[in-house]
Amino acid sequence: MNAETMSEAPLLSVRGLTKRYGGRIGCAEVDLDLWPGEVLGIVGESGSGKSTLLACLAGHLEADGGTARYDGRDVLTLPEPERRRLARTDWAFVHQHARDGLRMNVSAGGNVGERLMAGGARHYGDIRATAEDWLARVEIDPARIDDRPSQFSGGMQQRLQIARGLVTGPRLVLMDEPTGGLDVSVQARLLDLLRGLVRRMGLAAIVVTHDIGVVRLLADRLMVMKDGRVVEAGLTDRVLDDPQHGYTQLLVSSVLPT
Ligand SMILES: Nc1ncnc2c1ncn2[C@@H]1O[C@H](COP(=O)(O)OP(=O)(O)OP(=O)(O)O)[C@@H](O)[C@H]1O
Repeated sequence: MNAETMSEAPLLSVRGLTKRYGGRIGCAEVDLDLWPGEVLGIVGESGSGKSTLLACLAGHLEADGGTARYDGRDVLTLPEPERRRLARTDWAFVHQHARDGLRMNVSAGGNVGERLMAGGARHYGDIRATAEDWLARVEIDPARIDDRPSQFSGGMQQRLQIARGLVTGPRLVLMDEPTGGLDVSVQARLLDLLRGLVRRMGLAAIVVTHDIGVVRLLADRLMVMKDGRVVEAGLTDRVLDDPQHGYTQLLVSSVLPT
């Protein structure tokens, strides 16, 4: 990120975000700022509150308190139609399990094309051409445009989910364990692809993961969570190479269960 980018206002500004499950804390008093074109990694062991935080931002869960300002509006209190419009146009969500982000009984081309149609595209030829282009961009043979995701491998399904999310040119992508559950070699390829797309498209992204390797490759900045709270934050290299908090030190040395 250069000095010019830093001087812009944050794209997303979160203050005091809190979510409880009955008496249990999901996440508490989380503050974060995300600048345009920046990738923020959120790491922590299982149960640290990463997914809860992301789900509140995405509107999948209702937060109990706090604000999340995007384009001058608090997305935590957006009326449902506006929230849906945002999710269709400006934001994308990449689920850990591709089947949660895809329509499994619709063709690959349909999965990508229906996002375009939801954004107002109407011309069949253009939609199909764009879908083919996006399949190629995520390294799926465009000849498979009429196949269903259920005929794809796990890695291909995840790449299709990414194409579906990015085809509308969002400004912000929320990713929950995007490489989770995939073989190591498949993960590496997916990470390379994601890194290339994020950089080329200048996307801002929040990546939740328990995998330090993922954030080392993708994230400009890191936030470390424990028991629902942020315990350390900073530039990725600084946090990983010179962790200040004892918990981060354990996490980086992979002593903690993930
Ligand atoms: N639906 C739920 N009902 C009750 N408690 C929940 C629920 N979902 C999460 N929690 C609790 O909230 C806390 C944070 O969980 P969360 O899933 O956000 O953590 P996480 O870091 O994303 O972990 P994981 O990587 O395992 O998903 C944990 O104590 C968890 O037990």
